[in-house]
Amino acid sequence: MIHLSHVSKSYKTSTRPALDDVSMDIEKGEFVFVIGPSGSGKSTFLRLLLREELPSKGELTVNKLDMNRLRRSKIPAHRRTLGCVFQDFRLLQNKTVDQNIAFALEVTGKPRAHIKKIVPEVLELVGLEGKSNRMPHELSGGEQQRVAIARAFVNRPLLMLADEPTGNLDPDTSSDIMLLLERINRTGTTVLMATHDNHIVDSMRRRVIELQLGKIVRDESRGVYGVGR
Ligand SMILES: Nc1ncnc2c1ncn2[C@@H]1O[C@H](COP(=O)(O)OP(=O)(O)OP(=O)(O)O)[C@@H](O)[C@H]1O
Repeated sequence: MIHLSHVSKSYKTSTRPALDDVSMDIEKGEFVFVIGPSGSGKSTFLRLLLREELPSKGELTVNKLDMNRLRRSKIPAHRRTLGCVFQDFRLLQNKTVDQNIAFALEVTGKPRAHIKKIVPEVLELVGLEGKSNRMPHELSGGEQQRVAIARAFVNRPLLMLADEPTGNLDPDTSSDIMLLLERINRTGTTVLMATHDNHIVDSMRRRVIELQLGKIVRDESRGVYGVGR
């Protein structure tokens, strides 16, 4: 699903590489936490997968596509195979819950009848049936994140990228969001989540990849947040 071989990424204005000789494989259906202190390279890693940045060195394959060879015209199709969720939800503020989700289907050219059928189904999946006509500002943070997850999932992505999805949520709401991501993972979607949330990582015991100064310092199949911390 994801293959990195000796990948480095250096930004022009930075003295040290943001990612430094990183190699790993992530298989279809895995649930992986990417952890590490601020500046360790987590966001850079996600940006490479989205093809927002190119590696400076090394091989990177995402869903069988070689990111170094991917033509510019093929980037949108590649991104449509990925679902993204962020700390700050990033909903369209002038659209209802329904419209936010429908929009993700419209931009991929899905027929109206399909959209009408799928939107309520995905709202039910995330536990928001009955809130379809609300505006984002009329929802709690946890509910907004559910909408964001529904929107990311509605096109059935092969890979779900979550960048600090619980960063703005209280512990109980965070646990609910994790249950939802687990449920999505059980449908076969690979989930890759960058996080600083030690409680979540410790309670889920999934694969943990730890970065420090752009290098992998730990890759454990049923890891915790901090060894001896
Ligand atoms: N666009 C950029 N231009 C120059 N340097 C950058 C850029 N983006 C990131 N960096 C640098 O690359 C390194 C890794 O940053 P990155 O954002 O990937 O870390 P991170 O682990 O996601 O941090 P955080 O947890 O704070 O989001 C840092 O030293 C950062 O300053």
